[in-house]
Amino acid sequence: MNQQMNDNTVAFIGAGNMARCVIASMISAGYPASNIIAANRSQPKLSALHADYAIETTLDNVEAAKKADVIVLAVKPQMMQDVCEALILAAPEISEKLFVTLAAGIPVVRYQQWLGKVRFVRAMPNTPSLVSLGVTGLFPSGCSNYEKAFVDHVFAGTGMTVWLEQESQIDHIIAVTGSSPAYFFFFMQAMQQVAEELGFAPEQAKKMVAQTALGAATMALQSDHSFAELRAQVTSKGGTTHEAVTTFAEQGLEKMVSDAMYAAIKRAQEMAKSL
Ligand SMILES: NC(=O)C1=CN([C@@H]2O[C@H](COP(=O)(O)OP(=O)(O)OC[C@H]3O[C@@H](n4cnc5c(N)ncnc54)[C@H](OP(=O)(O)O)[C@@H]3O)[C@@H](O)[C@H]2O)C=CC1
Ligand SMILES: O=C(O)[C@@H]1CCC=N1
Repeated sequence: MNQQMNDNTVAFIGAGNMARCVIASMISAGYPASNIIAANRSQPKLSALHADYAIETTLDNVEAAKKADVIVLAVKPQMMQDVCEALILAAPEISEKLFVTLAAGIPVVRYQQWLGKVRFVRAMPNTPSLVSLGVTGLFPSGCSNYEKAFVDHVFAGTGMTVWLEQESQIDHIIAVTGSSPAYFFFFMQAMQQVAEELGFAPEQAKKMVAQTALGAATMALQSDHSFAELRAQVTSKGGTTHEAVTTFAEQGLEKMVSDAMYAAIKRAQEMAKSL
């Protein structure tokens, strides 16, 4: 790898939602577009990425992998074995490069069966990386300190990086940050529905709910108070919030959240056994 970090070429194999989010975050953090390549099995997403970020694109995974210093595997878990085996068959020399995978539910040991004993980082970003407000969990396997620093540099633009000491923690961070944007979107969707029932126009309802979520998250990040204390600040004795929050508690919000997060972890563990 090049000693100037931004001189390294990063190739994304698979150019879907998550690849776009990470590419967007790299570009907005100043990574040169000329050193990013995206490969995809079909053209439309490549054309959109080229139009939006002026990166190089190709329909040929092998071409992208050969040009790269770092190969980011960004296909769905179910496609991963075929993609890895096809790459290494066509270009065995790429096993010397650093690999990063975004996939949930595939342990390092499985990649080693498909690719050989490559140097590896498992990354678990989330979609708010698109606006540089994401969180990325990172687990290294066999890479140098410089390679870890490089991967940190690449994912720093997603918002926040968290290095994990054990691979099992990747499944945990999936539940906490990888999948969780969807929990918040679900909650906001439910709130928007009620706002519309109450007569607010859909666009206005969406904006009001999202602005409130942004305000609450920003307050939490800027404050030393716990979530419980911030909640107490809204909750006047005998007032409206108390009624709403009591309804959530009586209907089992905390258990529901806990069950959902453990279900995500269980699914990641099942995938690890089946893929
Ligand atoms: N979405 C998320 O929030 C997160 C996803 N991840 C992980 O990221 C990975 C990608 O997920 P996501 O981006 O959501 O999925 P997408 O379906 O949006 O993207 C997958 C992309 O891979 C392409 N693809 C499929 N097969 C091949 C192939 N053989 N060669 C080249 N490209 C191929 C697809 O092409 P086509 O356009 O033709 O379908 C598609 O563009 C997954 O492994 C997932 O676990 C990790 C964290 C969060
Ligand atoms: O749903 C999934 O499996 C992927 C991993 C985390 C977010 N999306």
